[in-house]
Amino acid sequence: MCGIAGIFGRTEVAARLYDAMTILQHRGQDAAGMTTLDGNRMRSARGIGLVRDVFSERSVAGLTGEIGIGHVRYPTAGCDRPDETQPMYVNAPCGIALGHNGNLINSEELSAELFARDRRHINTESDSEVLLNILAHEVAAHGSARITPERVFSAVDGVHRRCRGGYATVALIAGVGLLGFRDPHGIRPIVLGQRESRDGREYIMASESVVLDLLGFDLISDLAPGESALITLDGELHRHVSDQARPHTPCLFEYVYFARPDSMIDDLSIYKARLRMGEALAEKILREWPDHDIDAVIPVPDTSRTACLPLSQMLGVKYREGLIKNRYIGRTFIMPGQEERARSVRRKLNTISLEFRNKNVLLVDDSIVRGTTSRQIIQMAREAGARKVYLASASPPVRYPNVYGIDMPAASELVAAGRSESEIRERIGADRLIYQELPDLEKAVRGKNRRLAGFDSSCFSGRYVTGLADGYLEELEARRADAVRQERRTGS
Ligand SMILES: O=P(O)(O)OC[C@H]1O[C@H](OP(=O)(O)OP(=O)(O)O)[C@H](O)[C@@H]1O
Ligand SMILES: NC(=O)CC[C@H](N)C(=O)O
Ligand SMILES: [Mg+2]
Repeated sequence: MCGIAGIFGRTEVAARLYDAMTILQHRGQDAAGMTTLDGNRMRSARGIGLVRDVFSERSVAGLTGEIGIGHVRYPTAGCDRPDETQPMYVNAPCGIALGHNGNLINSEELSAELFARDRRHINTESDSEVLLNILAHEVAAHGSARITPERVFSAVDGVHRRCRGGYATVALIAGVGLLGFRDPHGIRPIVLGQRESRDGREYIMASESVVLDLLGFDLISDLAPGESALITLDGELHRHVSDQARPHTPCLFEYVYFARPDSMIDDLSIYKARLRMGEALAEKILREWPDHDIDAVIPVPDTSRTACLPLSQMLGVKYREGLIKNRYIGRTFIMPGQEERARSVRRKLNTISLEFRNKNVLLVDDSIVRGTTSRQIIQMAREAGARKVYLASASPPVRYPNVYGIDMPAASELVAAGRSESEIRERIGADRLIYQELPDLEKAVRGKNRRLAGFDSSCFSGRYVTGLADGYLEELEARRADAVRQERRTGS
């Protein structure tokens, strides 16, 4: 997952974009970048690492201009090389810089098409470079005179016609303004906000609403599926919904794991969704295991904490902080290689043994993906003296790859793929394993919302809202499985 933000300001924006990127750091830890527009000049700084490592005070000061975009990256295509960091830039038909969250599922075909038909050269394996070039080609193709908002919107409609997958993007167009757009299914999130300043109205677009809260902007709305918003250089906001828009199905995994609990996505509070996930899971435990012998309920920090508290209350069992997290180690799931992920869990989490000694504990996590975390914490719980170690997951078994911007490309790496719950339990070493049911999860996330058509829950259900070309998943696995990437890195 990546994080994106764009600000149309009335004063310099680089420092605020830096803050926005830091607020979105949980969405991508591999690389960060910013591009600003100062008159007709685009200024850019990008690099590998966390926001605080990539930028210095000096480099931020060099990003002059009152309009800009920023990106934090967690790759789902290509690799972690500096030339694949974002925002990316093209100079024809005018300067365009773009930051992308998501993943295209037809980027190979598009790349070939761009070369053969549109005479555009793609230099990396990044699908975001493909997306940017399709946008640039469509802007060029829709008239030759001045680039009006109508022309930009026709170009984005062209993007929706050609690109398939999940995408939320922010872009700077030289001489035009700040553009944001969302894929036709609304899979990836993006919100639009505004604030009144002494010098006039300012606008922001960002992956999550928490950025608006912290930078002092008011939420206008999420972008709808297939919607674009353009703030032209004269400060006017223009909005347009493409005729390519489809029923709205946002990514369910955002609510389970990715987004911060203090964000709202598509009018749904992530925090409340997670509280309800905990309640639903407690109901299932009470239904299927009324005579349970759990002595303590322990969250796996950080993300599962919100769901864990109501779960313990409903079970009537003590909530205990038995696992302590080192706050200086990032999220392990979004680390690039399996070796690093496995090493990090142990460095990141430690037990408070008195919470485990001679007790039957229920560990609660938001999700079990590769099983890296669960295997290790169950072992740690045993070493700390637990009598029985049970595990509950606030989401169902992750059995299928994600192809819309979350880097789980290979079914073979998912601990639940092709396995029954008892086989998974055995594999991770738990005494009992309880998973949330998918309909319960969807109900918990949706709350009272009747507007959403549903969710992209493909990693749980294997149903992909865009449809997939035959052989796509096999080809993706062959290209992006951990072992394949590791081989490429070491050149062996
Ligand atoms: O089965 P796995 O492959 O281990 O993946 C699932 C785990 O990864 C995530 O935690 P992460 O450490 O990334 O972040 P968190 O601190 O926000 O929970 C998630 O919350 C689970 O704990
Ligand atoms: N996680 C994401 O949103 C990734 C964006 C893009 N596909 C990249 O690999 O850079
Ligand atoms: Mg976790």
